[in-house]
Amino acid sequence: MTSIPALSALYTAAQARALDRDAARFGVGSHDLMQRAGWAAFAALRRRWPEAVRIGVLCGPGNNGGDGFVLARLALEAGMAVRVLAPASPARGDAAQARAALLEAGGRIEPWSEALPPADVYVDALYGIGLDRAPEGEAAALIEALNAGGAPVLALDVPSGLDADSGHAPGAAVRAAATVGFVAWKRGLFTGQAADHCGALELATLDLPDALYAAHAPDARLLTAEALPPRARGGHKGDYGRVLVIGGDHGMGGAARLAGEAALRVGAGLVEIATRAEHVAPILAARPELMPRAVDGPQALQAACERADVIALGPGLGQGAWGHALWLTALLDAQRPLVLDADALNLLAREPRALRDAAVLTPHPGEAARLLGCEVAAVQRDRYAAARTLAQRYAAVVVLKGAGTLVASPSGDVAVCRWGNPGMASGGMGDVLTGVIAALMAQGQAPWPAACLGVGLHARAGDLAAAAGERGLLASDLFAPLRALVNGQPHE
Ligand SMILES: NC(=O)C1=CN([C@@H]2O[C@H](COP(=O)(O)OP(=O)(O)OC[C@H]3O[C@@H](n4cnc5c(N)ncnc54)[C@H](O)[C@@H]3O)[C@@H](O)[C@H]2O)[C@H](O)CC1
Ligand SMILES: [K+]
Repeated sequence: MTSIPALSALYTAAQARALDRDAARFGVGSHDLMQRAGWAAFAALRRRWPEAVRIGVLCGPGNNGGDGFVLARLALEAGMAVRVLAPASPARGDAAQARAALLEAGGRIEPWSEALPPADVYVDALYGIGLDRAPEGEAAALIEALNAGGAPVLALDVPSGLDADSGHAPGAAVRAAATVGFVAWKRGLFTGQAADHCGALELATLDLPDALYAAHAPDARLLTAEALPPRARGGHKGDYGRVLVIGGDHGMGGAARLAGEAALRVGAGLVEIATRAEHVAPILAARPELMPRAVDGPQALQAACERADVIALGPGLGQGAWGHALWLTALLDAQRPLVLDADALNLLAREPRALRDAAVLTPHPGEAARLLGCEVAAVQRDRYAAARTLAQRYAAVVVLKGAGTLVASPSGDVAVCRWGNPGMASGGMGDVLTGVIAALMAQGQAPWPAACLGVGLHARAGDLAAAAGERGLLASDLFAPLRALVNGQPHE
């Protein structure tokens, strides 16, 4: 049984190839790997669709196709009705051997040009980590037919058409019911468009030893579900830090309040909100445990900054004169650890400044694009690169939000969040995350662990809250599950 480290390690396609090659050092050559991959995929098919009798296997020109040939032969030998479509060009090496073995076992291979055969389950063995451009021609047509076909698709290693490194789909891409990864997780399976294409993910480590994984540092790691340790009995609110939220320009007091309440729900000792005078009464009425302060400019803000352990800068801040003045004060004079979100990031994009203090930036793809001076599409084409570039440029921890949120450190570490759902793409969710991360920093966590734990808590809370349906999920629905999760409690 492979240990947890291998199951949470994420590799690039190039690193996966190196793992593949290095398996030979442990007596497992590429031919064996392909046989084991085919076996594992066939076992997954039988487990997921025990009633299936007819399968349609779509093989590509490379080793992904080779895995498909092995699966097809095993299905044939198990008495299933098997149709195989493969390109006319003869496969090479291990895939050629797998193709020959299928034919020797009585299998038939039909050209891609054939219409999709009727099947209970399809197997996508067109492209894996070797995809280097958008599928075209007959391959693209087969992918579209699979997606329109109605029957479930089991994708081998990577849904064909999805880039294994970025999770971007440059063109047509299979929407699989399930994906069986081989040897190690490819990092593109957990971010970007991957969630629309992978279906249920499972990893087949092909009985490779931990020593092989230990010899290959991964590019990134999946976040694991964590909580804060129980509190010391003698603790008091001074031990749990003071968060100052700066934001809530005219009409945007709700954003500041959401960040503030999230900070309380995750355990900050005290939460002040520096905001416009008009928001003080409504915030107190809604959540009397918060301490809203009317702040009209830098002087009034100074005292609040000095009382704070951590500053959450940006929820509803706006980019007008008021917001800009407070933003400058927090950046230049406060000398406090910072969480920058929303308009604090937009102001930074407009007026780039070095961040002197420990900081966490929490951009969504649009804010990241403004900070990088590129198009949003460029950010989404390579989210790992975008997050790493921003973290290095600002010497800060960066949380690049969106499907498969990434946390990047200035030293290049990346943690990937596999929780969360489309219901969280609603107003205020980002404000809540800002408050969560600030509260964890106020309780003594450095930016990197605070951002990793905060992103995981926030996304898991979003999944628990979405149990009643993703539509209509409100940011404030996360407060109760957040409180349960940060304490390590189950949330019914
Ligand atoms: N350690 C592992 O991950 C294992 C990998 N195996 C399987 O091998 C594939 C990777 O095989 P490879 O031959 O390198 O590439 P693909 O089969 O993914 O692609 C084939 C070939 O297709 C060409 N190509 C790429 N994109 C396009 C395109 N859009 N249109 C046309 N042609 C394209 C390109 O030349 C590729 O080389 C891996 O995913 C696993 O399934 C082992 O069998 C098990 C261990
Ligand atoms: K595939």
